Amino acid sequence: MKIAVLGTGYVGLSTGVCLSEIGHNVTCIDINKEKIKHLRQGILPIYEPGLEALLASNITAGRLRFTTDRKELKDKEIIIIAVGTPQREDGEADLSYIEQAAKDISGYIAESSIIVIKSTVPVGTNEYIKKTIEKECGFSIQIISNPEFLRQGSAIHDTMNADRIIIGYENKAAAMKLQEMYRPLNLPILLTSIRSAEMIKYASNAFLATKISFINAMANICEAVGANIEDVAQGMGKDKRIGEAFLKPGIGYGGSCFPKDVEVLHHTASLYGINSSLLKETIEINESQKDLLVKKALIRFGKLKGKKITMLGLAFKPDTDDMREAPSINIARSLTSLGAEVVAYDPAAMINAKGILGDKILFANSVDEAVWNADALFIVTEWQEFQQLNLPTVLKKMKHPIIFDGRNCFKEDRIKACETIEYYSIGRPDMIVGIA
Ligand SMILES: NC(=O)c1ccc[n+]([C@@H]2O[C@H](COP(=O)([O-])OP(=O)(O)OC[C@H]3O[C@@H](n4cnc5c(N)ncnc54)[C@H](O)[C@@H]3O)[C@@H](O)[C@H]2O)c1
Ligand SMILES: O=c1ccn([C@@H]2O[C@H](COP(=O)(O)OP(=O)(O)O[C@H]3O[C@H](CO)[C@@H](O)[C@H](O)[C@H]3O)[C@@H](O)[C@H]2O)c(=O)[nH]1
Repeated sequence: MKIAVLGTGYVGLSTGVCLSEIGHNVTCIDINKEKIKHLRQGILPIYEPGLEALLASNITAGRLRFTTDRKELKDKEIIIIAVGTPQREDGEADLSYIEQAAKDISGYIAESSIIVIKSTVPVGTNEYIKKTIEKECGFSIQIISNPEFLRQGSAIHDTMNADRIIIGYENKAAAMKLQEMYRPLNLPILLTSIRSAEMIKYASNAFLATKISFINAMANICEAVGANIEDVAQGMGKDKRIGEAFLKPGIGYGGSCFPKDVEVLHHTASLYGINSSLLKETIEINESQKDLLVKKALIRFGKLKGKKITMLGLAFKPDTDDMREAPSINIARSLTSLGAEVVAYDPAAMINAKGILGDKILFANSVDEAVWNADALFIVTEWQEFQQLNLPTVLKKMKHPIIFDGRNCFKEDRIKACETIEYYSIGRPDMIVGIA
């Protein structure tokens, strides 16, 4: 099939590459000339494991092309819109990019083209975008809501092995065409109304975010009563009705999706006069989790002025370079406002982090360089590299062997194996080894 994908961000690019991998003829279009220039050369604008190899092989096979030229839309059977829908200051979704994309394509689409909205958009937006395009192009079009559920860091795997594909439609023939596009993936497909499809995306993200805030709330109780949240989460997760996924306690969820989507859903509910205090609580718990490590350090040190604090991890999660809504930003800002000197290291997010925190903190080129002479080490993102650290070696390089672990990277036996360590984590008893 001849497919165009508008937007070559985390979603558009992963989608375009995967659709070409399953045999479709895909043209990816973006307004960012620099991005398109690099993509044509096989250079990725983002860090996403596995994407570069697939990008190269599909460009070589002639199934994947990149352009800024909208004239390329003319012969496309399916046009997928995957541009950003960030959050506005007032809590609403910023639809300006998708509105612009709708206007951009209007002059080039054929009556037979099916417009597929993959961007996450508030309920009713597909209908609004359909009207916007129809007003511009002067004929009626078919629109499909096809929300995306991939996670950054595992985008290829998630696209190729999605738990489900949601197709929100009003025209059966258009829905069947999209089913045909996805057929090679052999995945479960759920057909719904357009509004239900839009709502499925927000409800899914809100549920997962609430699950995280729930386990974080339990972690805080565990700390108070002397229980261990890791055991509690494992015990809960074994119940199939609860499930083991998304029960990892920590310093809060970040990224470009959960924070914005829960806020937008909360806002939508309030527009309709619906009580959504559950979502408000999810957001508030998440905000307070981001302060936990600094609070623990303040209890331990009294004050942080003049202390050298190392932060390992900056990205909002491992295996991505994305800093959007990363808890590391709040932590770094709190530490520096309290007078601490912060040195950070991240395997992939340093360039993006420098753009946000460059004037506040220092950046090291390796773990060794970052931890040297530190008064304390904060673990902020659970990169594999950090989970596999040789703790005794790291601790020897520090001024004081003190770790505040925001992602519970180390099990009890690894802490006990250290000669001297003070180890503070989330929802687990503090551990002090070898210090009188
Ligand atoms: N990032 C994720 O993991 C993820 C997962 C599921 C859903 N989503 C949703 O998917 C959408 C895209 O997210 P993202 O993270 O990929 O965004 P992104 O910011 O990484 O990329 C958006 C891209 O769209 C391009 N763009 C903007 N206007 C355009 C236009 N008129 N024509 C062509 N290109 C245009 C931008 O230049 C940019 O390259 C959002 O609605 C998001 O909520 C994101
Ligand atoms: O048990 C957990 C799981 C995740 N997180 C945090 O939650 C955030 C989001 O993680 P994850 O869901 O793995 O990454 P995203 O790439 O943001 O993916 C989410 O957001 C996407 C955009 O909507 C959806 O497509 C995905 O289905 C949804 O998982 C990160 O900060 C994680 O550290 C936890 O704290 N505990």
